[in-house]
Amino acid sequence: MRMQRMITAVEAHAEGEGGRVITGGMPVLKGNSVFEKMRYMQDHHDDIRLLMLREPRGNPALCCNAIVPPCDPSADAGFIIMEQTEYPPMSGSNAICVATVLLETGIVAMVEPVTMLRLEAPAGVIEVKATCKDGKVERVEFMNVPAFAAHIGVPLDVPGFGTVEVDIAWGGMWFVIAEAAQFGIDPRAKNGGAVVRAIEAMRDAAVKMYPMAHPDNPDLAGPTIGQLTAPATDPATHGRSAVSVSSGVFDPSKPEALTGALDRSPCGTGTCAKLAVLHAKGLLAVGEDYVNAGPLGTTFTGRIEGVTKVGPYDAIIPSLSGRGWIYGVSQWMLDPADPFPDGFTVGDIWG
Ligand SMILES: O=C(O)[C@H]1NCC[C@@H]1O
Repeated sequence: MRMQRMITAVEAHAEGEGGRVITGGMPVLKGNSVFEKMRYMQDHHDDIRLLMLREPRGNPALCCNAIVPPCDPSADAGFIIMEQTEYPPMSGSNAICVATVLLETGIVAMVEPVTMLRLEAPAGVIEVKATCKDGKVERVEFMNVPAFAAHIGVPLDVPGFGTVEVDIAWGGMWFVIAEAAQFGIDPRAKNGGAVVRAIEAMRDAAVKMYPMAHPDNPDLAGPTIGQLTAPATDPATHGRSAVSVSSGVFDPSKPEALTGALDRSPCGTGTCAKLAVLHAKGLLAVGEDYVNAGPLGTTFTGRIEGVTKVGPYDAIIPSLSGRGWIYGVSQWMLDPADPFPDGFTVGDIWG
């Protein structure tokens, strides 16, 4: 048996969102930072992202990560995040999956009751605090990259839905955010199809009307992801949200096609972008917790730890915490004769 690729992955999820973590079988990625390694992978090894995320090995709602040697000497490990249509520079659910896998498999030594570690994401080094007990990571908290709102309450014409008011904010990815009530949708798991269609239409309109580039790295363009928010229904939380992660190319002439999948978690970068919007609106102060419930009712807790500036924008320094679980270890293979070296998508679930 000859294998063109043999990849070992630990299967994990953070508050419901799948974040497969590749621990073996990656080619050497060249670069002087994890951001450069990510770009190298994008240019030379994008087949691995497609192989892992598409059928028959993946599904539209899956994310994947590759553990890579860090370049920053202060970091314990590096990781590259892979999603269906992009390589995000940062991701909350994926950072939680990666930290959980690194510690629970012994790649980084676990210290109980608290392990402090530094992970180099493409967006930069993040400080992670993992609360651990009896060999299990019980909670992962990390300081995210600064988040900021670039547009607050601006009008956006969304074909099929009319003009809605949106916010555009960076939380590690570029988000377009709107109140779900404007679309007449309750952002819960059972309404997933309707939520995804509304968000993908909104995101497509937003990227045309409000194209964004990060002031520190114009390569980080967007909005690439969208979020609908709603008031809390559980008194232990402060709000609800649902995020669609794109899995295809939205075609305005076929708005019924599903070209995204709901983030099963409350979305870490989305929660941080929402914190930045709330702070800009004077609704959330430094030091306040914000418990955000996702479509399954699981929560991430965000907090504004401080304020800073990013280019011309007033920004917040957010922390985020949530829980991750390992649910399997897999050995993925690619036979050189397999007709689908990049996996495949089928319109029934991929749009
Ligand atoms: O938690 C997050 O930030 C993410 N979850 C999947 C999409 C985003 O990367």
